[in-house]
Amino acid sequence: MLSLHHAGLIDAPSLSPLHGEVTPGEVLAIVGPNGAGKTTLLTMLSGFRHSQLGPVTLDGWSLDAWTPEALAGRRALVAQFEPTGFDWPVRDLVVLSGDPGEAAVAEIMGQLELACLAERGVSSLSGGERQRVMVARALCQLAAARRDHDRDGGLLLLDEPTSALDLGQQQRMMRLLRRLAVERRMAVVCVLHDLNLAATYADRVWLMAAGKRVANGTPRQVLETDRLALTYRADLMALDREGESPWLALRP
Ligand SMILES: Nc1ncnc2c1ncn2[C@@H]1O[C@H](COP(=O)(O)OP(=O)(O)OP(=O)(O)O)[C@@H](O)[C@H]1O
Repeated sequence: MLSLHHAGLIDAPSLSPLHGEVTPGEVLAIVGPNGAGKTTLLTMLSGFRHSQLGPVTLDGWSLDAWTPEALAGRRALVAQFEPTGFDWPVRDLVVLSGDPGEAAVAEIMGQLELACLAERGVSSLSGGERQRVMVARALCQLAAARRDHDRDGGLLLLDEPTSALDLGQQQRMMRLLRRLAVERRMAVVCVLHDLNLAATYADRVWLMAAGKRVANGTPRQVLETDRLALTYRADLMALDREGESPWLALRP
């Protein structure tokens, strides 16, 4: 379990204190306008940036108390822009942060439809293919630790993992993340710009604006059309769905 105890940042970029939890088995979507602080928050949740206010704890321990090796076995981050540094073959890059063994690597590459790209240099890939490689790498990192310690769970943090994906790939990616949350008891935290994806696949949503969390709840509670129109300064049309948050579209 990931817990925030009035965690936040006072330096630029600042983040107002946040309190809350992300539990194993759930998908949390972080949404909000450009510059709202979503990436900054995700970086703090990953431990790459230290909270300057209260602690962020993972499995009861402050992130600052984890060794880098232990933390790498328990949480993985897929950043928005991941420089690869070198033109790695896809198969080599996905096991760079942890190798869970041939069968598990094949399963993960299959889930992300990368098997036929295994020998290709990563610089030759399309944007969407590269994005799937980076998710595969994070999954291999967690799967390697799972194999070594024989336990499920873990924290998977993803910054806009569908931004370069076509419609079908977006659906398969979000379904995979949901399945990992439920079947592997992972806590999945996902920054998303597509509010309809958040409405469809997230259990809970945090809406960020100007470094503050301005709403926290189920998609239906948070993704209210008027609130979103105001927060995003967007002219929105909503298609109501019984018992669900509405589908959103931009007015021409
Ligand atoms: N090192 C820094 N120094 C000062 N300001 C920063 C720094 N890094 C980020 N910021 C600012 O902090 C704010 C939050 O940035 P962040 O990347 O978290 O936003 P975001 O919600 O992820 O935005 P986007 O949707 O555009 O990716 C932005 O206004 C950004 O310009």
